Amino acid sequence: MTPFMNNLEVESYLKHELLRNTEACHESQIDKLLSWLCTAPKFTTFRVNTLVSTVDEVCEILAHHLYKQAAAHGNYPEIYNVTVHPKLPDTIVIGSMDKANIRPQGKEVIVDATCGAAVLRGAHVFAPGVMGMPAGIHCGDTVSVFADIVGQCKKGFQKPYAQGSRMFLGIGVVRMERKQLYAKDLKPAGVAIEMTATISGCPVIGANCLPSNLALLQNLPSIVCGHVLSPLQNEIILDMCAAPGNKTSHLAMLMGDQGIIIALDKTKSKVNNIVKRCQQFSLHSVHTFVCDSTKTIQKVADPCDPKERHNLVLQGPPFRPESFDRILLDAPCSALGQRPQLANRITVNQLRSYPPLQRKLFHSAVSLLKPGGTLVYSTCTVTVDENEGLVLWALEHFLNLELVPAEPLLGGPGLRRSGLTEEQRQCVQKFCPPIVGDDCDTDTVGFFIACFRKKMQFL
Ligand SMILES: C[S@@+](CC[C@H](N)C(=O)[O-])C[C@H]1O[C@@H](n2cnc3c(N)ncnc32)[C@H](O)[C@@H]1O
Repeated sequence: MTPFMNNLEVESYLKHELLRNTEACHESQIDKLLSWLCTAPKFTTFRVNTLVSTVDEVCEILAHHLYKQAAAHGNYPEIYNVTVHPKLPDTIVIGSMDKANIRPQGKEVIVDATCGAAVLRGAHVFAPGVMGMPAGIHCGDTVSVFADIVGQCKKGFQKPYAQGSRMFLGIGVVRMERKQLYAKDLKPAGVAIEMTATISGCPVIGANCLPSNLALLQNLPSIVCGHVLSPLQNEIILDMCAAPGNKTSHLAMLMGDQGIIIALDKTKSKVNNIVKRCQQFSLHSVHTFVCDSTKTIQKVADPCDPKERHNLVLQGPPFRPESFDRILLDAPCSALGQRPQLANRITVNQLRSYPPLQRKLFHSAVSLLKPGGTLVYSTCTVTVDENEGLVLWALEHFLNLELVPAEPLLGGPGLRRSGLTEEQRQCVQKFCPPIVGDDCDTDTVGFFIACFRKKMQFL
């Protein structure tokens, strides 16, 4: 099985792209990549709000919660390994259990592929994701949950779904019945099936596992990204594509909530999510604006007193060139690194649309960065054009930029023969096969991080 089982055009695009760029990359490695993308990472990571708690305290709360939950589900004594990451002092890692032997029980419920992927990462089933549920299921019943991996299941479907079209995910207890899910004019929300065990063995993380201001469920490479940017107290930071604000909130915590973070996103409803994320953690240093970040530069800018920089950026976009000490460009991307990919419907045209947008955003970033400043570019995808290709292009076009090691380096190097020199490959970090392993740094989502410094003086 591959995530592109219904999308051979994209699969062959990816194969062609990786093979063209890396003669050393054999087809078998690409198959390995595709099957890696189909499975869920074996580790769950939380980033702790270090402004209000310590990682040890949160570790203890999580471990206690998971122990109690396992006992309530009759899985006693089941103990998850909850530890602090050895190199990321604000990160908690929870290993999975071996649950490969779980078998279907009770009637079958079908959820859509997006919901199915979330379930394999440890989520409960939320009402909008439930596609098919047979009649006669009642609250409290134990059911088997399957994902629709062909995208053909109609909302409200009642019959058993064809074998080859579904994938078994795990077992759960029904909390919403058909009448609550499918009644006319109803937009149901909330948990429809409380998962008790999934084949991925990830801990099931419900809303009640922690007080919401203590920590955030976040993929490990996304946490690394904040540490690579490494913002300092009282600096002026720009987060160009910030919604829903997960990395923004990390940056604010790293700065002790002292300084200015300008968080932009082009969609208003998404900017509202950044605001909610900052309220969740009571952050005051973040200032949000709805804005197309390709159009953020003030055309005619009079010279200004550097002391005025604070007041000027707070007025919002457009900004004067060289306004920011550090910039995060967590770019919109094809998101192929999001594991597990159960059914991917991206088209080749969509894949091709990302690099031009990423370059436009990068142009703005370079202009807005002050000399000596740091720019971190990241994506949650695995294509060469959006990652190593972007770095190559940037180094060719911006002679005032230098590539610096994206430390702390937890991922592997950039792809061989992608055009990057050996030294440049070692500066970036890529979370993706062929570097795979059984630890939390390698068995994670696909991701890419590059770090640039703007030269102080460019002659
Ligand atoms: C990868 S997501 C960002 C995730 C975010 N950094 C986080 O960690 O929570 C990319 C975001 O870029 C936004 N976006 C896309 N094009 C944009 C543009 N031209 N200007 C600003 N934001 C844009 C999307 O709305 C999306 O929210």
